[in-house]
This record gives sequence, C-alpha cells and structure tokens, in this order.
Amino acid sequence: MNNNHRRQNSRGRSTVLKVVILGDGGVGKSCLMNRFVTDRFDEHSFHTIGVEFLNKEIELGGETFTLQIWDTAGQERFKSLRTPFYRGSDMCLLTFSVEDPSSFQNLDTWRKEFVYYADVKADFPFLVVGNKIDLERRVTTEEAEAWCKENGDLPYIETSARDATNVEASFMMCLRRWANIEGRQVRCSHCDVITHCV
Ligand SMILES: Nc1nc2c(ncn2[C@@H]2O[C@H](COP(=O)(O)OP(=O)(O)OP(=O)(O)O)[C@@H](O)[C@H]2O)c(=O)[nH]1
Repeated sequence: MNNNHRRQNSRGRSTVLKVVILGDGGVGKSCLMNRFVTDRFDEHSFHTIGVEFLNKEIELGGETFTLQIWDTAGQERFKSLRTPFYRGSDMCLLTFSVEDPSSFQNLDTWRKEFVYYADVKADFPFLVVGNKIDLERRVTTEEAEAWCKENGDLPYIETSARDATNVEASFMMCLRRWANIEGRQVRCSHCDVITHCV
C-alpha cells in the first residue's frame, strides 16, 4: 500500500488516491480526464506538456474518494517531464486508441516505463483503456482482451471520450480494482457481491 498520497481531508471523510493516465500522444488521455471531471469534450485538444492534474470526488461502497487524476504527456520528447510524477501512484490507466494499432502495440512499453519509475508491486491496479470507439476501429476487442490476459489478466474497458461512453465506468472500474487489491469491503453496483465485479 502506498501511504504517500493517501490522506483524509479536513472533515476526515475523503481518501485521496493518485491516478495516472498513460499512453501514446493523441490517444485521448486529456479528453478522458476532462470528460470525467468536467463532462466536456474538446475536438481540438492540444498536446500535453509534462503533466496536468484535476481532482474529482466519487463514492464507492458508502465511502468518498478524491481521485487526483494526473494526465501525462504521451510524446516521447516529454519523457523526462512526466516520469518524476509516477511515484506515489495508486492506480494507472494504460490507454490506447482503437483506431491506432501502434498505440496498442506500445502498451507494453508504457507499462514497463511506469513500473520502472513508479516502483510498484506486481499486483498494482492497472486498467487498460481502448479509447475512440466512436471511430472506425483497427484494433479488435478480442485482440485487446488477449493482450490483457497474457499480461497478468489485466481488466479492459473500451471508451469514447467524445460520446462519454464508459468514461465514468472506467474510473470506477479502476477504483474497484484498487479496493479489491487493498481488501476494502465495497459492494458491486452490478451484482451486489462484495468486491468481486471488477
Ligand atoms: N473521435 C474521438 N476523438 C477523440 C476521443 N478522445 C480524444 N479525441 C481527439 O483526439 C485528439 C487528441 O486528444 P488528447 O486528449 O489531447 O490526447 P492525449 O492522449 O492527451 O495526447 P498527448 O497530450 O499528446 O499525450 C484530440 O483531437 C481529441 O479531440 C474520442 O473518444 N473520440
């Protein structure tokens, strides 16, 4: 468990969790964060330089969590600016675009970069996110699921930041996975079984 960033707010009600979003430049990381936090979509989103972060409170199992979401720059030239922010992470969204096969092929590189600089345990809560499902896809769901299975049975979800499809669900899924790994007793909203449905 990482205690660096975990703290209660002044009313003692909210647990702060650091969530890092990684993936190639242009896959939609900023748009996913902005859709989740502000419910807006920017058709002309600029490349991120370094990192940006936003907070959002969400509830799970009667407990309030503040997700501190760190959107990182995916372009290679910003590597030295983003990697110092990996330490102290509680969860990580490994993101690619379903219309861009090379962003899918690079998932392994992203995961390795994160594991190296964040120095996390083997059971760290990653979630793989296939974004831009509103566009014509060039990576199938089956291909993505197979990669996730081969790489430690990672959970997978498909999103569209443009249409807001599964954006909130992806952050909830990641939080549930974190809760499951941490042994928190939270009830699944789908099947009502404690900590199972991630
Ligand atoms: N059609 C579609 N376009 C999207 C979606 N998400 C993001 N985009 C577009 O993709 C482009 C890049 O989005 P960003 O969110 O800036 O990508 P990023 O991954 O943050 O890129 P870097 O900051 O360079 O790492 C923008 O033109 C967005 O409007 C989506 O779900 N569907």
